[in-house]
Amino acid sequence: MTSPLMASPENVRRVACVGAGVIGGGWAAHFLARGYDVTAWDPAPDAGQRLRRLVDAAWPTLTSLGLAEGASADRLTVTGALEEAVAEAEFVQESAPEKLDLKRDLLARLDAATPQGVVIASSTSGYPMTDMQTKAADPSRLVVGHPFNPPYLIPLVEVAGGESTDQAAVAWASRFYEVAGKSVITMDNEVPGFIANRLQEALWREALHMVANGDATVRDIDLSITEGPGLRWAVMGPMLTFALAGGEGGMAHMLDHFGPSLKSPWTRLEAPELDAALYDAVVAGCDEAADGRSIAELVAERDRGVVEVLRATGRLGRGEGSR
Ligand SMILES: NC(=O)C1=CN([C@@H]2O[C@H](COP(=O)(O)OP(=O)(O)OC[C@H]3O[C@@H](n4cnc5c(N)ncnc54)[C@H](O)[C@@H]3O)[C@@H](O)[C@H]2O)C=CC1
Ligand SMILES: C[N+](C)(C)CC(=O)CC(=O)[O-]
Repeated sequence: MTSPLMASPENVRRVACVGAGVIGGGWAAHFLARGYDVTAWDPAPDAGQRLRRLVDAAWPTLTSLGLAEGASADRLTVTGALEEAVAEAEFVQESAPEKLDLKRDLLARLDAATPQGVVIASSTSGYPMTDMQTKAADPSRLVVGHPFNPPYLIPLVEVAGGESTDQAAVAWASRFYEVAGKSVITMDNEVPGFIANRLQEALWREALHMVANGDATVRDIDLSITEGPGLRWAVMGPMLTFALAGGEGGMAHMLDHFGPSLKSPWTRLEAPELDAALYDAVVAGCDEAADGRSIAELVAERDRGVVEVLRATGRLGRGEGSR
């Protein structure tokens, strides 16, 4: 870092949200609910009203989930100038439109206006920070903090630095998001789209291909997920879910059994070679994720979770069954 990091992640009191649309507004609601003071700036003339509407609409949900001590929607200040929004900020979350030139200019402007030693994060859905930090005088404090919509409900944030980012800023941001109640993946490799969007995008592109090709309707696509794998994914990730497809043999048996399907034309994406290194990494990763739980325990856990998801979404007890 060009300057030492200012506040410790645990001591941050004031956050600036720059860009206050769907995501910036969602971030503002999240930070307010977690008890922070929030200053926001957005160039749109109606942005202040939109932002307050979004926060007011989210507040009953956030209240039902439990607010941090002292949390209040009244601790939101909408400023008339970007410089004012960040002047006293101890963390800045940028959520402006996904346009590379705009992000480059805005991050440079934020860097110039934000007190030294304060970390600035971008909500970008996919630009590597290396591509966005090119115009900033101090790129060392710029990180990606990629949220999921709505940021006040979906826990995940993916954190990654660029080539000119100081690793201390990446670590600081990861810790700050954790303190602020998020679930964090800190990435070592700066891959475009990060992790979750690459996975979503693979599914999304295949879905578009299937619709374009007449293989499936839009309804088929949605149903295939909400009535199928999506239920399990709310409980367990795709790796551990497939480990259970291997029965008592877990992921190793699943790979032995279905590994050859990687050569089948099941997707337009090219499959990687299932060589020994990939095989071992996937099996070992599943063992680690199981964390001592047996396959039988994992199956029971998955089943309980899926029942809860079905119950929560009003989808239990359908059908007639045998009479
Ligand atoms: N919508 C989504 O599901 C997700 C979006 N993101 C990312 O969040 C960022 C914002 O996206 P959304 O909130 O969806 O867009 P949005 O269109 O809802 O909001 C963008 C806001 O930025 C404001 N703005 C325009 N020019 C600006 C500037 N120069 N400086 C500051 N603010 C400016 C606009 O007035 C608008 O209120 C993007 O980088 C996007 O990729 C990340 C995760 C999910
Ligand atoms: C559609 N999107 C690429 C903007 C989605 C995201 O970036 C994350 C999300 O909320 O799914």
